[in-house]
Order: sequence, then C-alpha cells, then structure tokens
Amino acid sequence: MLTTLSGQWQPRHGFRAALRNRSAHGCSRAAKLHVRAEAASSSQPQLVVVGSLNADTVLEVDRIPKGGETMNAKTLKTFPGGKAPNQAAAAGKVGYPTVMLGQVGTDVNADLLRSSLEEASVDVSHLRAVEGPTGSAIILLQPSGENSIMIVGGANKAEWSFSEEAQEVLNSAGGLLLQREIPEELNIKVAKIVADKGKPVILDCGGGEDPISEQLLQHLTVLSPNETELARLSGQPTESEQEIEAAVHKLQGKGVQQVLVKLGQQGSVLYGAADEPIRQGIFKVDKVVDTTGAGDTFTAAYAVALLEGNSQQDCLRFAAAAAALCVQRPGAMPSSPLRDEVEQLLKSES
Ligand SMILES: Nc1ncnc2c1ncn2[C@@H]1O[C@H](COP(=O)(O)OP(=O)(O)OP(=O)(O)O)[C@@H](O)[C@H]1O
Repeated sequence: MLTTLSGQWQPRHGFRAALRNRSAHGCSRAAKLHVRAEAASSSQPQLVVVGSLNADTVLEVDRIPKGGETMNAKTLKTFPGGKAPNQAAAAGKVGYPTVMLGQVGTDVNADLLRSSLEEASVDVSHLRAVEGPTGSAIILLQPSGENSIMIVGGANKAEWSFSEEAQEVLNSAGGLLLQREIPEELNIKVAKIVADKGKPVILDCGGGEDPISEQLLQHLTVLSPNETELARLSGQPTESEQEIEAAVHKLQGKGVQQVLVKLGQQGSVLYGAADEPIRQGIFKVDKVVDTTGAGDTFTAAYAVALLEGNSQQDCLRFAAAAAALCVQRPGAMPSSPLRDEVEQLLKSES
C-alpha cells in the first residue's frame, strides 16, 4: 500500500497483541462524551501546526527503468503530503481553527498544497513562499507494491524564517502540533515560544529517526510515538506493557510530561496525565481500507479535543473515533473525517 512520504513502513510488533484484552474498548464505554460542539468558533485560540509540506508524485510503472532506458508509466498522480499538512487538515476538518506554518516553493505543487489545506479549512495565509520547488517526492510504484523514491527537499530545506505575522501567530497560539520532519532546532524554537506561554505543545514522533534532544523534550506537554518509535527513542524494547511503561519512564526522566503511545489496533495509552495510565481501545470497523494517516488523524484529533478543554479520556476517545473513520477510507489527507461524522460515531457507540 502506498503511504505518503511521512508514513511509516517499519514492521509493527509486540505489545499490541498483549494489550488486546486489557484496553478499555471505545465502543463499550457507557458515559457520554462531552466533546464540545461549538468548535468552529473563531474565538478559540488557533491550533498552530509547524512542519514540512510535500507533494508526492506517484508513477505506476511495470519496473524500474535501467540506466539510459526510456519507459512509459501507467499513471501519474500527485498528492498533497507530509505529516504536518495531514495533521493540519485533520484538525481543520473537525472544525477547529487551525493554521499551518511552513515553507512552499513557487511551483504548481505549492498551489496544490495551499488549495488542499484551504479545502480542509486550514489557514494557509502565513505559509512562506521560497523561490524554487516545493518539497516533493517522486515515487515509482511497481506492481509488487514496492516503492522507489527520490526526494526533493525544496522549500523545506531552504533556510527557514518566520514573518512578524507568523511570530504573532505563534505568540497567540492556543496550542502547537509538531512532527519530526523539520530540523530539531526549528521545533525547539517554536515549542519554546508556545510552551513559555503555558500552552500545550504536542510532538508526533513520526517523520524522523534521530534521538530527540532533551531541550525539545522539556518544552513538550505530550510526546506521541507509536510503539516502534518509542522503542527507537528510548533505546528499549516495547514488546510488553511493562517494557512500554519502562520506555515511557525513561523519556519522562528526560523532561517530557506526558507520553501518548499509539498502538494501532490495540488503541492507545496515555502516561503521565494521571496517577494511572489512561487506556483507550479502538472503535471497531467493518472494513479497514487504508491505515495511512491514522496516526496523523489520531494526534490531530487528540490535540483539538485537548484545546477544547475535554477530559483526557474524552480526548483519547475523540481521537480514536476520528482515526477509526480514517482507516475506512483511502489516502492520507482526504481520509480524515468531518466533525459531524466523528460526533455521530461517538453518539452511536456511547
Ligand atoms: N484497524 C483499525 N481500526 C480502528 N482504529 C484503528 C485501526 N488502526 C489504527 N486505529 C486507530 O488509529 C490510532 C493510530 O494508529 P497507529 O497506532 O497505527 O498510529 P501510527 O503508527 O502513528 O500510524 P501511521 O500509520 O499513520 O503512522 C490507533 O491508536 C487507533 O485508535
């Protein structure tokens, strides 16, 4: 299955199966969820998403051409991508005022990213245009499903700067959502601005494999890895609940307050928000079509519910419902749900 550039291809392992019988299943929870419906109000302080923007151009080919060979591709399609745009779109689509900060080029892919985000109700007015190409990936997709990928860093790799207006957006943010696709020092810089104002900073661990600096960890309210990322970041195994807890404690020892571990079909667990871990199961779906973007939708929906002032359990439940809707549709950005759809699912399962 094709994922966006920022999707994870690593094999998933371990703890998910062990948790199966333990996690509180989203569908069985009796208490009503009070995710606030007045989400679209522009009086709410914005969720700011900072990260890289990519256009993924996918060519379906029979095989990879040899050196000097010319071949026909069967199809060519270009999709908006990158974890940050996926997450911004997911937040915008559930009706929360969301602004995307990042850099695009001056090519047609910049227009694609802008229009896709605008369609998802994301404010793109502070995206910085840098002469040259937008960050892109050329993906040769073979019938076996194997991808060969060339990346053009483009505007994402150009020197970053924030306009005065963009700085103001950060200063007045209600919360900040980050990923690991931009240089760490940029994440530290923007995280510090928002954390110093006492607002939540959430880091989705997808998009980068390097260790996370303690400087960044200390500015975070919530660190959100899946179990593979948690294993890599902690340098410890995450095959069992005990191992996951030990890995989480190791990261907490470096300064991060809360760790929200995403466990695929086994749901999620939030550590550090209460005395005991808070568990959330999945909303069972009839047919999983494409899990691409489930993690992005989950993290973004969690951030929205948090900024709307819901309890941690309700934030997790809202996120699980949004992600369950996402996995039933193909693609990344287009597969995240609208607010009404999430609320309907929550209502039907309460
Ligand atoms: N098959 C599924 N059915 C219902 N919900 C699912 C399913 N798979 C994942 N989810 C929901 O999506 C959330 C995030 O998924 P996952 O743990 O796979 O994130 P991730 O590894 O970051 O994802 P991604 O593949 O997008 O990088 C899970 O915690 C769960 O709530």
